[in-house]
Amino acid sequence: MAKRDLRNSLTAGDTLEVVVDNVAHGGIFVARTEHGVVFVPEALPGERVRVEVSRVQKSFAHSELLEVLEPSSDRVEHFWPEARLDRAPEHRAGGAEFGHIKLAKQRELKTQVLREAMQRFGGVEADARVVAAPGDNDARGLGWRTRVRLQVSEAGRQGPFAARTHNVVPVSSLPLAAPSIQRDALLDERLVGAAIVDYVALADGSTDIIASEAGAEAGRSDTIVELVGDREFQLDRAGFWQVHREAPALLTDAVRRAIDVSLADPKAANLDLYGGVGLFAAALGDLLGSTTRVTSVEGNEIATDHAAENLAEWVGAQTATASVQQYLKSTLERASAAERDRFRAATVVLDPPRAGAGEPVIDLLADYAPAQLVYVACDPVALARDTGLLRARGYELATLESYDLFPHTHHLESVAAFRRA
Ligand SMILES: C[S@@+](CC[C@H](N)C(=O)[O-])C[C@H]1O[C@@H](n2cnc3c(N)ncnc32)[C@H](O)[C@@H]1O
Repeated sequence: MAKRDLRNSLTAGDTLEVVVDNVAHGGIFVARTEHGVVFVPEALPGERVRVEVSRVQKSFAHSELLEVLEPSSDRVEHFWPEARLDRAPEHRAGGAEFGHIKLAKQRELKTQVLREAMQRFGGVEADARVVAAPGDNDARGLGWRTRVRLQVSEAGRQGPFAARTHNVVPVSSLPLAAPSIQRDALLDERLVGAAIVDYVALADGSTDIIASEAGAEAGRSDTIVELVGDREFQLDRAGFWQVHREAPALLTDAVRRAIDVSLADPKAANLDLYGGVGLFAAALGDLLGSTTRVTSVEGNEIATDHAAENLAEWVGAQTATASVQQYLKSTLERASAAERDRFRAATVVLDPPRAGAGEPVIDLLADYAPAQLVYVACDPVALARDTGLLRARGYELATLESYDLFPHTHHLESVAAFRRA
């Protein structure tokens, strides 16, 4: 039977009463209606809600939530007053799209999204469960963000965008932010002329405040130091660092656990891809000893400069400023037979951005043919797609752990281990 075209029966601006069926990837929910699939934000499965259609395409429509008519027992009042439903959708603060859901239910929904993605795109039945980071349950999922980026309105007021808009919503509190940011943020000040302001919770308990104009290039700036256990990592104050206060230590442990030490060889051509300032190269080095050979590959030159310092204690550690794809391609092209043996014995950690590694990089990795890969992923669908590609190239998923490192949002972080089948 031909599928119905939603454009024949729905128009932007229509209001509908719908029953929400399920969660989808991206922090949105699905209602199957007489017209077809309607995506609904800020809802929960089982709820009857009133929505306004915002965009109609052939096979689905998007909507904004106006009113909850029959709430789920997992619904709570949003912890952030500026994100509550008593405001019009375009004036609700974005960035905490699961804040209306009990914390335990948020993790259940994330687990479901992860498992469904792994089954659909990765072809594997994963039994991983998204678990809380230490301290988050006691803190009700608040106070974890060590980095907060706010937009600045023309009038100089600060806040996040409302979801799906470029409308700045001024806020009077930042409940997800680390306590030092909550204490130091200049939310009452007018920052006229700035386009964004970044708040960074520093390890010494102070807050770095970086206001930038529109289109400003993030050049080299001051160096800051982060601590993971008693190890120091230096980085640029505006550079990438894992956002949840527990994430660097938790992911370091998870990466170490994911590595099968019986397959790891300190003398192999080990890699830390998308390496940032060398967090996971250090995890590998800690596990395999002071002579570990590992190359941290990162596209940002400022980060690789810091990585070189951070990895100085390992005589076999190197850094390369390059795109991962380019690095793998050129390394494979000029490899001798002996080097190819060191590739095959390697342990490769990769931590790509949200879009995942993607087919060209997975193909090159399969040619590199390391003994094992540890994939740190912030997007379950990208991980699942790359899982499918790796399985097609002879790797099997050995372990999968998943963490709720972004409470009150739909995001989650996973650490997957793949071994050559
Ligand atoms: C999710 S971060 C991980 C950084 C590091 N592993 C950590 O945990 O601190 C991804 C990193 O990949 C870098 N990156 C993004 N695309 C890249 C590419 N195509 N080639 C090399 N590096 C890339 C970014 O600059 C960023 O530092």
